[in-house]
Amino acid sequence: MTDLAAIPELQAKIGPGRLVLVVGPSGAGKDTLLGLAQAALADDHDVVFVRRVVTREASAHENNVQVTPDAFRAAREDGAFAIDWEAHGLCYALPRSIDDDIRAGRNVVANISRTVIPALRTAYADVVVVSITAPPEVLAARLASRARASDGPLSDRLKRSVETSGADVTINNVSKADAHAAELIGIIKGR
Ligand SMILES: Nc1ncnc2c1ncn2[C@@H]1O[C@H](COP(=O)(O)OP(=O)(O)OP(=O)(O)O)[C@@H](O)[C@H]1O
Ligand SMILES: O=P(O)(O)OC[C@H]1O[C@H](OP(=O)(O)O)[C@H](O)[C@@H]1O
Repeated sequence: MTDLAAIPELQAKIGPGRLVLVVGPSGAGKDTLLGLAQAALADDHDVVFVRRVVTREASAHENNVQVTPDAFRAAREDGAFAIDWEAHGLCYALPRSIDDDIRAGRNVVANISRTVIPALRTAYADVVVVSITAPPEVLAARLASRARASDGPLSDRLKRSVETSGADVTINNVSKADAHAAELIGIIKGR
């Protein structure tokens, strides 16, 4: 007999906290707006900015949990991740602990791959997808000036194209970053 409880669509979705997913092409400004929002909301204990697990060295650009590919694989097998994905030759994950925050009613904010939006919408009760965008020539200029050593060939990053299925809000990040971060804060706080 089919075990209905094992079918994801029939399992209770994780809530009641909101999961805010920040997505968009490389160079659009996801980390920049997230960093500004996190600083502005540092004293707000109802909002959690996720520290991602990534097989990339930690740097001034990113406060990730740095792991080796072997450690990533082992953690994945142990069920330590809420979701994981691969991109740019790297492995990324959100830790399982986000589920506790969401069950406690906190708003959880994470920078994710556009490829895992459908899976997260299936698993969580209140998902808001925020697409950060900028024109291609702006992306190219920003990636060149960011000059992150681990980025690899910028042409590969610029060529990567993923359908952003059903973003709830779009931020066209072409003006001052502070103003766009304020937009993001409003979305996170549900204003
Ligand atoms: N509104 C803005 N105005 C000018 N420069 C910006 C703005 N937003 C971001 N930048 C700059 O663009 C570059 C890319 O930004 P950021 O690293 O935040 O992008 P990202 O979307 O997180 O990219 P990736 O997916 O590759 O990590 C950075 O050097 C950042 O300082
Ligand atoms: O193109 P898609 O699949 O949406 O995103 C792929 C990955 O690229 C970015 O990572 P990075 O921090 O620039 O390495 C995103 O954060 C995501 O992890």
